[in-house]
Amino acid sequence: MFSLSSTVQPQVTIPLSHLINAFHSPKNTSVSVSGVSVSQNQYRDVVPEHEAPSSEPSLNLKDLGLSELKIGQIDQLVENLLPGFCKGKNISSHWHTSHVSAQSFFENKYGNLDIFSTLRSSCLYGHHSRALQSICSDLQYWPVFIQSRGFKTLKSRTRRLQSTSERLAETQNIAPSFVKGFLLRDRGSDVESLDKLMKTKNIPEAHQDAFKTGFAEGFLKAQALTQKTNDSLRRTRLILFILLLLGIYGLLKNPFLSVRFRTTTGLDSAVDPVQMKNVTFEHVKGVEEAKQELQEVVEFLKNPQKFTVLGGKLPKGILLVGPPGTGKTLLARAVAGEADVPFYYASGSEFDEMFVGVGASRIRNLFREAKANAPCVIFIDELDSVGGKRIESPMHPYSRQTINQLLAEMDGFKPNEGVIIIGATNFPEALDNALIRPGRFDMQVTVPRPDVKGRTEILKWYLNKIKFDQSIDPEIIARGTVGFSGAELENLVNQAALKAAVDGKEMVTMKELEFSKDKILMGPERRSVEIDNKNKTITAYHESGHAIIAYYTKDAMPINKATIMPRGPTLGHVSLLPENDRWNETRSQLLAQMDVSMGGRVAEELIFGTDHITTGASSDFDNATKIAKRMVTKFGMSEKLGVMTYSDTGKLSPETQSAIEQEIRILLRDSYERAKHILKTHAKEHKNLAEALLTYETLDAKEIQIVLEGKKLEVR
Ligand SMILES: Nc1ncnc2c1ncn2[C@@H]1O[C@H](COP(=O)(O)OP(=O)(O)OP(=O)(O)O)[C@@H](O)[C@H]1O
Ligand SMILES: [Zn+2]
Repeated sequence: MFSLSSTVQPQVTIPLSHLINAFHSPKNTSVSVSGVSVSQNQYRDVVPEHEAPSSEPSLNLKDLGLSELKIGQIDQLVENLLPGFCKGKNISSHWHTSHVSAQSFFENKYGNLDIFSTLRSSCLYGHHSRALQSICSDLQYWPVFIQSRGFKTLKSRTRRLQSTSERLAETQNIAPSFVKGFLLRDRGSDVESLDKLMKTKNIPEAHQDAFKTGFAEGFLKAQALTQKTNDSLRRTRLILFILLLLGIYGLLKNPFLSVRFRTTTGLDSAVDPVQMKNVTFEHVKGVEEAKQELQEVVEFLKNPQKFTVLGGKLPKGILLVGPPGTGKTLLARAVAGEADVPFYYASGSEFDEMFVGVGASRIRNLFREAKANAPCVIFIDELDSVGGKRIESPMHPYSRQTINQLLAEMDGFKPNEGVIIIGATNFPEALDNALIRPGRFDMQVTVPRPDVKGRTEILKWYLNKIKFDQSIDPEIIARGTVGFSGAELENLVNQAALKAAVDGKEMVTMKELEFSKDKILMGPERRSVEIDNKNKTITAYHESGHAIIAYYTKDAMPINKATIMPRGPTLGHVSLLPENDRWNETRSQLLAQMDVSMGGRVAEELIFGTDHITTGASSDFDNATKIAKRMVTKFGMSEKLGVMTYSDTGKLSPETQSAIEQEIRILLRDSYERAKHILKTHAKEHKNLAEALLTYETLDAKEIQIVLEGKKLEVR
C-alpha cells in the first residue's frame, strides 16, 4: 500500500497495482482527468482479442476517489514516486499494465519487461536506487526487485511468480535459441489450462496460489532437468561418435581386414618364399619310391624349357598322401631344394578365417606371388582342410569360396609355366573330387609308413647325428618299432639322447632307446602318482588279462611289454608289436585285436565279480568297437550286410543303421565270450603274471614268457 501525500488528496492508501490497474481499467475508456481526454492506447497495452477479460474486478480512479487528478498531477505523482522516471529518459511515461487478472499478471510482465529491465538499468536503479527504494519501501511492493520475505499475501506470491518468470526470462540470454523459443512460447495457454485445471480440480481459492507456485516451481525444475539432460545427451553423443571413429580406424588397421598373410609361422612364407637349399632328397629316408616319382618334377623345375620343347605336359598339381609324420612336407622341401627354386609354404587350415572371403583372397595372393617368382614350388599342407568336400549347407554358405578360388587359380596357369603345386593330406578320401581330376592334382604320390628297411635307414640317419653306443644295432630297434613313422623314429632317438643327458651318460645306449620307445608306445612314466594297493592289484589283473589273451590267441600281435607303472593317462599298459610290417590285416587278426582289448574287463569280472568291474576298460571298448565297425562298414566282413560299404552312417535309413549296429554288437559279444573262455582256461597263468607285475612293475616280452611258462624270474 502506499499513501498519496500530495496536498491534492486526503490521505488515501491504495496498492500501486490497483492504481496502475485503475489507470487502465476498461471502464475508463478514456481517462478524463482535468477535462483532458487521453486516448486509451496511451495508457494501456492493446489487450489481444483472444485474451478473455480477467475475472478480477478492476478498480477505476473514481472508485479510488482520484477522478479529479489532473494529468500534470499524475505525472507529478509519478515523479514523486519515481524521480527521473519520466524526465528525459526514453521511457514512455505511460505504464504498461495488464488488463487480465492478476493471475496472468506476471506473464504479461514480458510485455512490460523492457520497463522493468530499464528500471533495473543502472542509470535509474543505480543512481536512484535510494529514491526508488525509499519510495517503494513505503509502498511495501517493490515493483519487481525486492523479494519481501514478510507474510505471504496474494500479491507477494504473484510477485514471486513474477520474479520467477524474471529468472526464466534471464535464462533466455544464456539458453540456446530452441530453448528460448520454448521458454518464450505463449504461456497464456499454460496459464489458462492452469485455470481450467484448478477449476476442474475445484482447488479452493486459498490454495490456488500455492498450486500456481508449485506449478511454476515444478515447471522450472523440469526446465532445469531438461537442460541438464540435453547437456549430458550431447556429451554422450560426442563420446559415442569418437568411439565409433576409433573403432572404424582400428578395424581398418586389423591385419585380418588387410587380407595380407598374417605373420604367423608357416603363412608369411606363403608370400615370402623360402629357399630350401639345405634340404635335398638325401634328407628323406625310407621312401625311395616317392623320391623316384618326384625326381622328374625336379628335372622340370631345373629346366622347364626341356619339357616345353618336347611338348610334354607336366602335372600342375602333385598330391602327397600318407599317414602323419611320414615325411610329406620334407619331401616337398626336398623337391624345391634339389631344383633350387623358391618354396612357398601354406597350411590349408590357416587360409580360412572367420571373415568371409579372406581364404580366397589369400589364395589369390599366394598364386600371384608364385607366378611372379616362377619356376617355384607351392606347398599346401593339410590340403583336406581347404579342399575338403564342399559342404552344401546353409551353415557353411561360404565354404566353397576358398576351394573354388583354388580351382580357378590352378586352371589359371599353363602346365609348363614353371609353378608346381604340391598338396599333402592324411585323408585323400575327404578331398573334393574336382581337386583331384586331371589338370589339377592329377599326380598322386603315396608316402607310407616306412618298413623295417626304411626304419633302419631312418634310425641310422638320426643316430649318426648323436653319440651312440656302437653296440646298438639299428635293425633290432627297427624290428621293435613296427608301424613307427619317420617323425616317431626321429623322436625316439631324440628322447633317448635327452634321457642319456639327464642320466649323465656319455652316449646313448640300448637302455635309453628302450626307455624312449616305451615312452612313445605307452606314454611318459608318472612315478609321482601314489596308487594304493587295492588299485594296484586291480590294474595288475587287468593288464595281465590283456597279456594272457595276446599270448594265447594265435593271430594276436606279440607282446612287447606289460607294466602297471602309470603312464600318460593310464594306470597300466600292455604294448604289442607286430613281428613285421603288416600291409594288410586279416579277419582273424582283427578279431584277435578285439579279443585282446576285451581281456582287461573280462579279467576284472572273473577275479573281482561283476559288482567290482571298473571304468578302466572304456578305452579298450572304444578300440574294439572301432575295429568291429570298420569290419562291418568298410571291410565287408559281415555275413549279413555283405560287402557293401557304408561311408556316412548318419545318412542311412533307420533299418540299415540298426542292422549295422546289430552286426557290430554281435562281433563284440562273441569277442567278449572268446576272451572269457581263454582267461578261465589259463586262470593260473593269469594269477602268476599279475603277481609278477605287482613285484616287478614292468615286464618285457621275455620275462612275460618265463612267468607264463611257470619259471622263476631272476631277481632284479
Ligand atoms: N622319411 C623320413 N626321413 C627322414 N626324416 C623324416 C622322414 N619322415 C619324417 N621325418 C622327420 O619327421 C619330421 C616331420 O615330418 P613331415 O612334417 O614331413 O611329416 P608329414 O608327413 O608332413 O606330417 P603331417 O602329415 O603331420 O604334416 C620331419 O621334419 C623329419 O625330421
Ligand atoms: Zn585295458
